Amino acid sequence: MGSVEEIPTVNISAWLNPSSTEEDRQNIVDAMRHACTTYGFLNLVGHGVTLEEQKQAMDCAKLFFTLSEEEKMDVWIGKSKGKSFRGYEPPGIQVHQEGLLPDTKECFIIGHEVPEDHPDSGTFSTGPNLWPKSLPDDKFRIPIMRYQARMVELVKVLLKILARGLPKEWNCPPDALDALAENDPSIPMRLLHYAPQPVRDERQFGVGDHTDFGCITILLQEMGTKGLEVWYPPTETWIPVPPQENAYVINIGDMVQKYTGGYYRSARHRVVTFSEKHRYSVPFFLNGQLKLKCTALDGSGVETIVGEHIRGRLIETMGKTGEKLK
Ligand SMILES: O=C(O)CCC(=O)C(=O)O
Ligand SMILES: [Fe+2]
Repeated sequence: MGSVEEIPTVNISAWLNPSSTEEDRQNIVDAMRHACTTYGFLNLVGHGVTLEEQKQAMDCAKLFFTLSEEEKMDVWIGKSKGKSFRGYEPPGIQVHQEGLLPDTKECFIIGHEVPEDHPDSGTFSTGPNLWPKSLPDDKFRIPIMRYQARMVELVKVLLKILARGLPKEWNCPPDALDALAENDPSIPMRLLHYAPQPVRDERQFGVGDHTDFGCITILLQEMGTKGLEVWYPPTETWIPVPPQENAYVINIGDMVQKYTGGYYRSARHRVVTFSEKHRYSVPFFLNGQLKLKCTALDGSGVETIVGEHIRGRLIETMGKTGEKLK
């Protein structure tokens, strides 16, 4: 097999158009199935999210990282309630593989807004968000929450398309994957900043080689940057995934891989830090409904509780910061 230069692009505009034919819809299902079984990665176009909405999210990321060290530490993840796991994660915390240095990335995590007095508040990935005092609501909190809601809508569409792409012999109904996004699922969104890394060290990455822990990731990358790469086993090469105008990178996470008995691939990927330039990105993660027990749809009987898998992976990779999750 020759080397692969890029991941596939899937256009879902016909899926979102009520007057499309069945054939148009089936073509989208087939394209998505091919991308997710072969690569676990794709560029998504025709998704309906406007450039203005994308820009607002990226602007929020850039705005957050104009804050001083003190302002960022005021919303430090260690201050979030119990195991709710949100707020600011400084650079140099997460380690994905033995032998790698901690990621250079710094990030701000925004989850589903759960009130302080909710009975589940403080359980894993559940609780109130931390909001920086110096950022006005209309410039930060409101647009970010609006964008997150938009991502929830989009991810529900992707679950429908993926469900229809499952093997016929499994006899799955069209709503087979819907439960992952029901009952206030865990939906952390990360505003990410990668500082320049002028000196190359082969153990150092923006984000080291990893798979995403949840169900589906919808990633917005800043145009004009580079660094994201996905591992492609057939050729044993890293395929660059550069940002494309008006396209999202979609990738399958561990939970969908587990739920589908490995049919859809949770692909390894990493961010090679750009040497001179800052890089911003905004991934939205559908972690899933935390209490849901997923029995693999391939009939193998393997069971995974969504929240337990994700919490475990964070404890393994987050060092001291992850201890609060135990
Ligand atoms: O910033 C990126 O482009 C990807 C980040 C990533 O892979 C992650 O946060 O899981
Ligand atoms: Fe990732």
